[in-house]
Amino acid sequence: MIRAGIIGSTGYAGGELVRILLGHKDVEIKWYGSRSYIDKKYASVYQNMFQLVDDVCKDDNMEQLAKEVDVIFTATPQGLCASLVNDEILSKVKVIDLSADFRIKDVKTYEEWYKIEHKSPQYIDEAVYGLCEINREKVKQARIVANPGCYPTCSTLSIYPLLKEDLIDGNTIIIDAKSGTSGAGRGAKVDNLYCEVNENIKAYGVAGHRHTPEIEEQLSYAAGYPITLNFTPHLVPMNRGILVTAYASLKKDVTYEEVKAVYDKYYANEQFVRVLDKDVCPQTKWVEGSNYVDVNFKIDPRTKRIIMMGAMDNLVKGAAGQAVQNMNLMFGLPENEGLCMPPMFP
Ligand SMILES: NC(=O)C1=CN([C@@H]2O[C@H](COP(=O)(O)OP(=O)(O)OC[C@H]3O[C@@H](n4cnc5c(N)ncnc54)[C@H](OP(=O)(O)O)[C@@H]3O)[C@@H](O)[C@H]2O)C=CC1
Ligand SMILES: CC(=O)N[C@@H](CCC(=O)OP(=O)(O)O)C(=O)O
Repeated sequence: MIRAGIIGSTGYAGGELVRILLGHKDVEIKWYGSRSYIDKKYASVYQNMFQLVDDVCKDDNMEQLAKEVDVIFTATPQGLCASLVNDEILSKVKVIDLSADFRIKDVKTYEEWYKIEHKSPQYIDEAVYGLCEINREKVKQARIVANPGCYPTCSTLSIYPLLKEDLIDGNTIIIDAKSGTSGAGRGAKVDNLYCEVNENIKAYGVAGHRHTPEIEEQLSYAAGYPITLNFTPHLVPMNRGILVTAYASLKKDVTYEEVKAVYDKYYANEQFVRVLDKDVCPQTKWVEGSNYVDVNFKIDPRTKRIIMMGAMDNLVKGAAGQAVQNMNLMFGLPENEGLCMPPMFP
């Protein structure tokens, strides 16, 4: 059995990790980390775990945790993982960080966008960006995985094949994205109150959201040249789900069949990326509670632009599910272990 510890198990991403790992036949959760609920029963924080989890919450003592487990997940605010890891810990355990601390390779860019000092830049180069479909072989060898952000996962997977095949101009990309409120975490914030979110939709972080440099970096690797793009997220009144609608100029005339063949080249063998049938637009409801990303596209012959679409559950493929997919790869398990739950509907 793989012994797992979760720092930040009481947040939304950590809670989803608990739910998924409880159904994973090769994993035993040994450490339910928290800051506010130390010594309180985990099931009193999340009553959906009543009679399923008997453990009490523990602190974020990563050094102690590293002696007791094989893998540590950090589902904590930006900066915490970087402030806790050290050589001794990394010599004993594998670390999967759900925050952004090790996602961006240029530390100055990280500090500029996150407005915090990076406490362990010496591990940034070593950390593998855990977008499994793209970096699978590197993830298998990794000691530390930077689990991708939710918007970057959906955006990158929706656009990636077209940049790899040089069909679009990367510097014309515009990404419009929408997220359910669980993306903002469980912490109390006025912006996330029922009356602020219900019956409402709003853009936020316009021309300045911290996921912009992460998406640009990943898409630049795919294109082979530096990409600058527009990314606008919106908060929508639903619990889970991310919908991406991205636009870019085509570099040449292409048919539906040619573009479909490009998506199939990259995703036909990927269990968790589903390229939908012609004219079917991805919907968040069709992926909810699952590790799937649904993608599709439409060519607009009038504007010579292509519209790329993606939908996924921000807490599963956008966070906890992808973290478990990474763990499976790091420990030589089948990549889909614990992740085969079909989406819930309605
Ligand atoms: N929500 C989402 O859809 C996604 C989230 N992520 C990332 O996952 C991480 C967690 O996000 P999310 O679950 O939404 O956030 P939440 O606010 O819901 O949870 C934060 C968690 O971190 C814990 N925590 C906060 N400060 C400390 C500290 N100083 N020491 C130890 N634990 C601490 C909290 O503990 P307690 O409550 O007990 O105080 C809680 O368990 C973030 O980095 C986020 O960016 C990534 C992708 C998607
Ligand atoms: C709706 C909402 O507020 N979403 C969060 C992003 C989700 C997240 O947790 O960020 P990471 O993926 O970088 O970890 C936000 O926009 O800040």
